[in-house]
Amino acid sequence: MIRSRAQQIARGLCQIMGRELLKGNNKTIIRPPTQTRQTPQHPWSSSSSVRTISMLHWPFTQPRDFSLPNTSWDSDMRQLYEHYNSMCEVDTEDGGKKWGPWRRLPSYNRSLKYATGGVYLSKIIHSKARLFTRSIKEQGAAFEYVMFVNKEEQKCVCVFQAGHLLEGPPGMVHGGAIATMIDTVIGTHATYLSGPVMTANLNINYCSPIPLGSTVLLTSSLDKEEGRKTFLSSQVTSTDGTKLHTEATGLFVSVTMGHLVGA
Ligand SMILES: CCCCCCCCCC(=O)SCCNC(=O)CCNC(=O)[C@H](O)C(C)(C)COP(=O)(O)OP(=O)(O)OC[C@H]1O[C@@H](n2cnc3c(N)ncnc32)[C@H](O)[C@@H]1OP(=O)(O)O
Repeated sequence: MIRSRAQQIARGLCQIMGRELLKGNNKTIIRPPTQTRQTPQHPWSSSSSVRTISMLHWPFTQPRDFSLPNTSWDSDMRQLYEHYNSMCEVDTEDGGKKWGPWRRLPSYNRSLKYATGGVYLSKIIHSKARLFTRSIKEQGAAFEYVMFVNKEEQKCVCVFQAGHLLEGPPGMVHGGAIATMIDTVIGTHATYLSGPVMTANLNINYCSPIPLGSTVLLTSSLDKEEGRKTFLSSQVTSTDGTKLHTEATGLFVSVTMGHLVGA
């Protein structure tokens, strides 16, 4: 069967995300596969089959999961990571393990490159492209963050430590860097909820500056879904939740895979 480039790319992207492609009436819907394994698995978890399979195709490079702790993380960042990570897997009465309410989302500088079929796709779609927030190699210099989602509560949280390269006003985090993180968190959350989306609208109120080097908590909540539109809101607070730094709302519109990759 001969497939168009857009179809090839769409199919490859779906494999990469470990999801099956279902055709809706007028849009492409992506759903997570049914979980059949005994041990906890998730399409986006770092230990998922997606990564295991990808290693067979790409044996020479271990993709770095940027959402895992590193030595640059301060104690707040580590504590919050441990807090949410401990709710990803919980003990059962018979001494086993089962999924908890939260999932950690792994994060690569180019997921495309490491996934099944992704080596080819990553060459034909801007081979030098890297995810903006994961393009600086020095640990702790810019965007250090980890995201967790709670499917039942339709919530997402992100623990974010802003490095010295993100300066705006002296000693404070740049507003564009804050906007980037909000777009990333609610964009990822919207993708998790609705499949491929693009940001159509983002409104931000900057309430109090974020000190450079500090760790903050970003939250994302689903407000409503209307057809192709997913509305979310977000808050950036101190790690103890007492100080509001930023609040935002965003509209994400569902798009086809072809629209997403410009095919
Ligand atoms: C795992 C992945 C991790 C990703 C994390 C990073 C996330 C980063 C996300 C991004 O930054 S995406 C990049 C920035 N966004 C863009 O470049 C989007 C550019 N705009 C477009 O491509 C199109 O305008 C868009 C896809 C958003 C919509 O075009 P469409 O032709 O598909 O839809 P259409 O214009 O028919 O609008 C669909 C609905 O949305 C509404 N709409 C569209 N744009 C709007 C807008 N700006 N404000 C309010 N409503 C809007 C529109 O009125 C309509 O409402 P109704 O269905 O009720 O009629």
